[in-house]
Amino acid sequence: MKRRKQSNKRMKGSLLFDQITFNSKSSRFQNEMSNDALESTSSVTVLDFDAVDDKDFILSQDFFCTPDYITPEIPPLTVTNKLEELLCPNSPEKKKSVKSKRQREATLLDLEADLTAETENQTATEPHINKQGYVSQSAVALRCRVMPPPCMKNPYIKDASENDVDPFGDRRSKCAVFSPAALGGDGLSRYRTDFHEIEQIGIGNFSRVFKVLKRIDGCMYAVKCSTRKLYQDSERQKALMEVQALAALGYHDNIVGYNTSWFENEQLYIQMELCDHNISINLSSKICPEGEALVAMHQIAKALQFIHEKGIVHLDVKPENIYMKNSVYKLGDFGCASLLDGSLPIEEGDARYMPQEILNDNYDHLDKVDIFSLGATIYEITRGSILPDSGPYFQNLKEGKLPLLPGHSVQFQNILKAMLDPDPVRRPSAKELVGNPIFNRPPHRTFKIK
Ligand SMILES: Nc1ncnc2c1ncn2[C@@H]1O[C@H](COP(=O)(O)OP(=O)(O)OP(=O)(O)O)[C@@H](O)[C@H]1O
Ligand SMILES: [Mg+2]
Repeated sequence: MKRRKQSNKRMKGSLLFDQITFNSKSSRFQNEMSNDALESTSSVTVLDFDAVDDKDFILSQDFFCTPDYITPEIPPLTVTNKLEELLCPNSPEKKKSVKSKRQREATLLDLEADLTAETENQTATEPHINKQGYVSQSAVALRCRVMPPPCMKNPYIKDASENDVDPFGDRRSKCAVFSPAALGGDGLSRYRTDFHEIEQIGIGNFSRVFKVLKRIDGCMYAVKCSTRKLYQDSERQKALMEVQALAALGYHDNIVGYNTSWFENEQLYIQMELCDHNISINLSSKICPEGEALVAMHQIAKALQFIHEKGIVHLDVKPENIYMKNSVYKLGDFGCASLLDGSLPIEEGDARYMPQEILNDNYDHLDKVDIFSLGATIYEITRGSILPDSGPYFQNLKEGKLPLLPGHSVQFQNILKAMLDPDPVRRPSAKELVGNPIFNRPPHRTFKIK
């Protein structure tokens, strides 16, 4: 068993090394990946993978180990750029040029020895600080391992009794997850350490979204980062609702996939599945034909059925929050998500796509709010012009007075009219929508938005 684990570790180490160093049939991203990997071999916490193929080694995450968990009472970390400088002051002296495999193994053993010594000599919560204020990285790693943050209660999971158990409850006061210093700032950036940023791919009112390459698995993801710094507990709690909703929902083909999230530098980062683009209309985009609009409507209705069955509502369905990936529509941006039973605070989304009842603070049929918003979204992309955010046309839409869509089937216009009915009770549920016979028509997908 132990042997197998070791060989797994070895395989992972050498696999990554092979990928990042020798793969010269390079695409742009592979090149970037290699460059990055080379950069990171000289950066503070990376262990040399080449050096570890025969021995047990300290996992790199012990050193990367979520610097955002570091508690405040230590002075700022001495961030160094060379592996040699990572060694504790008492470590055996090390030669400057670490080239041979044997020497590198020795270095790793030194690190292990330091860690062990510190484990024995220090209290679990007091990293070693010498006279110059130097805190050894291994001490920080040790601290990270013994001081995990408390477990968060997910308000979207109603009946999970284990959710109430906090295995770290008695240590909560010492490692409060919301303490500002626990949110990064000093120390290393998890974002920079784990990801290579390719480009910004989106911007919303609260966040910027980047296409990134994850260093350890070589895959592309989207990382959403809050634009504002979240200094208050309440702000962080609110921002967290988005990831809690995504995590509680789990996987669905038509919902953007959620990977992980963390606080860093008072900002929330969310790692997600990377999609191609959203479906908002812009000057260059053509009008979406009925066949494609029906595909979008059907797929997002399935996403809504899925979330409504879990007692969750989205409350911000609109073209900017529907993404496409390989011709599949995915609902994203759960920043306004709430509970169907109204037991969580309601923050309504973009007023252009909201029905009148929610603008009047009537929260009795929150699932039907999503249906109205989906109807307004499909109406907008089919009509090819952005819905107004005020004025008579805005008011007409809220009252269900829709200008006809020339050239579209009566069946399609009727379904839109039903979704945009001012009376929420008369709107179809997501389940009824999904089962509508209009979706049995043969698919007609000759068009791609953007
Ligand atoms: N997973 C993703 N893949 C590709 N693009 C994405 C992804 N997530 C977000 N985007 C892009 O980034 C934009 C902004 O993201 P998002 O809507 O989540 O931010 P926001 O600040 O919460 O927005 P809002 O202003 O709607 O509150 C989206 O409209 C979309 O174009
Ligand atoms: Mg958005």
